[in-house]
Formats: sequence, structure tokens, C-alpha cells
Amino acid sequence: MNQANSGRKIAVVLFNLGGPDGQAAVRPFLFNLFRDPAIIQAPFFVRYPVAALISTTRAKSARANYALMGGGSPLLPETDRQARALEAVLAQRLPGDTVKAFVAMRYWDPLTGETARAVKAWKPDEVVLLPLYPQYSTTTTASSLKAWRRAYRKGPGRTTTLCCYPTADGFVQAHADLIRAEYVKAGSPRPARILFSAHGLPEKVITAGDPYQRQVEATAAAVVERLGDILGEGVDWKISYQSRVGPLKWIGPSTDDEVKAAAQAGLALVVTPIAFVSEHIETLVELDVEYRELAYEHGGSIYARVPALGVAPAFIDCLGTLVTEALSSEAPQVCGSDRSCPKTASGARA
Ligand SMILES: C=CC1=C(C)c2cc3[nH]c(cc4nc(cc5[nH]c(cc1n2)c(C)c5CCC(=O)O)C(CCC(=O)O)=C4C)c(C)c3C=C
Ligand SMILES: [Fe+2]
Ligand SMILES: [Fe+2]
Repeated sequence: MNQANSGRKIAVVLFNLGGPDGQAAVRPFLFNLFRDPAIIQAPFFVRYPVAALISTTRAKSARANYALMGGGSPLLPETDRQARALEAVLAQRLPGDTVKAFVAMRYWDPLTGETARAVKAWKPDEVVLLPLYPQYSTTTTASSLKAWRRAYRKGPGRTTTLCCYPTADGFVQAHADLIRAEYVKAGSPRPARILFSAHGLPEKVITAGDPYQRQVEATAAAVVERLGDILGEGVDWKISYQSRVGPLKWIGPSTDDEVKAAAQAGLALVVTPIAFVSEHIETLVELDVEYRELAYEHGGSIYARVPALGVAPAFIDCLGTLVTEALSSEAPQVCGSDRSCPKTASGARA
């Protein structure tokens, strides 16, 4: 470590979507989500009534799903655990510095403005922005970073943004290790399919240049390269997209179609969330309850679900590497592993 760089106060800001912390928060959380122009691309006088309508009509079924997880989303406690684990890794790597990890959520507490105030009050020398979205999307990464820039205007410290890390080494290794462990736990079945399920997006978002789908494919391909010991004879893999919302055409194939097809073909399914790094409604309800039922209804007998990365040591260590790389970078924005990311080296230091 460069001695000239020690003694710094380093704030690492972890971004995620946020989730309602109880039943009463479901509708306002959904309203916050649907009024975001990154989610509904329409002028605000259209977006607001549409957001009010969708959040009201969707609230009932969403509340029932959050009730299955005890009433609210586990996303904040999960993200807090990741923040503490990352602090511990960085304390080891940067012994002369003081590192504090903050959490900024996009649609529910702690909202980005509140976190920006806490970071300002802490007066860091360095700020590293770390979206917990390994694959860059305008709907997630860009939306969170835009909210941050607005909230942290004139805030202290030099800011470096970690744009994406779809094929970062420890991230890929952690996925491969968890998939292998779950496959073996299921009895190493054959024939079997490993299904990489990512959150879907409207097709028009991808057509407009969003690299998300290409980066999801890059992640899956990199993980597959490390699963040579289980893939092959009778075990194949596929990517699918879940959680479709609204009337637009979304990218596919959809996870529900793929679950049905694999179950009907007599394949054991090992389903792994490839674009989420924590457990939340899309994993604990959609993957664990809805798609599992679908598989059994269509003749499936084995449906194994690989846990999200959470605080898997290889993943947290990888985040630690990304943060130290960001700190030593001259560029304001760093793409962790994707040199062809359209966002590479764009933007100014905040
Ligand atoms: C890779 C991550 C995500 C992308 C891309 C994404 C896009 C996206 N999401 C919606 C609508 C909803 N998402 C909801 C929950 C939710 N979404 C993500 C991640 C991504 N979303 C997470 C981590 C969560 C879970 C939060 C939690 O509470 O645990 C929801 C709410 C749940 C529900 O009602 O189904 C909605 C709605 C759109 C429209 C979109 C892209 C345009
Ligand atoms: Fe979502
Ligand atoms: Fe990037």
C-alpha cells in the first residue's frame, strides 16, 4: 500500500433497489418505483398518474407475496450484512485508512438522500460508489447513480464509481462454487439443466443500448467455464429472464416457460439467480415458491435453487478488490471486468 495514501477516510456506498419494510410500505414503495423515469419512460404528468394506478392495483398481490417473507423485504438486512462484511475485508486490506460502508436504497429506506446526508456528515476523503448490480442497466445502476449525484452535489471527497463487474473473478467463482454445491446436494442428478435466471427488462430498453443482457450472458458464460466438472454428458445450461411487469414485450426466454419446458422434458432443474446478489422477493417467492410449484405441476421431480451470493467470502473479497482498484484509479468510473462496457471511462468526477 502506498503510505502517502494512508490515513484516509473512505466511504463506500452500496446501492440496491430497496424493499418495503412492512405491509404498510408496499404501496408507497411501488409508487416510488413506478414514478422513476428509468422504469417508465414518459413525461412526469403521464408517469405520476400511471404510477399511482399501478401501485394501487399491484399492492394487493404484492402485499400477499411480502407476507410470505414475514411482511416485508429482507433486502435491507441482507445488504447491511454485506456492508459489514465488506468493511471487515477492507479494514484488512487498507490498515492505515478508516473505511465505512453505507447503504443507499433507490425506492425505500434508507433512501439515497438520507444516506447522502450521512456520508456528507462523515466528511470522507474518498467516496466509492458500488452498485450491487453486477450487470449495468439504465433501470437500476444508472437510476441509483443519478439519484446519488443529485443528492450528493458538492459533497466532500473524491468520488469513483464502480460501473459494472459482470465477469469479475471472485464474483464468478462464488457463483460457480454455490451452483456446484447445490447440484451435489440435490444428488448430482442427470439429466439436468442449470438455469441462470436474471431479472428481465422491456425489450426496448435493450434496443436503446442497455448492456444488461449482454453482460448477463457474459456472467453466465464465465461461470459455465468453471463448471466443466459437472456440465457435459446429460447436464446442460440456459439463461432465462423472470419478473416480467406490465404490457410491454420483455426480453426472453422467460423463466416460467423454461421451467415448464425442462420439467416436461424430465430434466432436474438447478435454478440460480445470476443478476441478484441478495435474497429478496424475486428469489424467496418467485423462484422458491412460484417456479417450484410450476416445475412440479409440469412433471418435474427435482427443483434445486442456488442461494444468492449474500456474504459468500469469494464475493465479498471480490468487492474488496474492486474497491481498492477504484481507489487507485485515475478514472472517475471503473468497469470491473467489462472493457467493452459503453459506460467505461465516461462521466466526470463528482
Ligand atoms: C437486476 C436487477 C433488477 C432489474 C434489472 C430490475 C428491473 C425492473 N424491475 C421492475 C419492477 C419491479 N421490481 C421489483 C422488485 C425488485 N426488483 C429488483 C431488481 C431489479 N429490477 C429487486 C432487487 C427487487 C426486490 C425488492 C424487494 O422488495 O425484495 C418490484 C416489486 C415486487 C413486485 O411487485 O413484483 C417491481 C414491481 C421493472 C418494471 C424493471 C424494469 C423496467
Ligand atoms: Fe425489479
Ligand atoms: Fe460498466
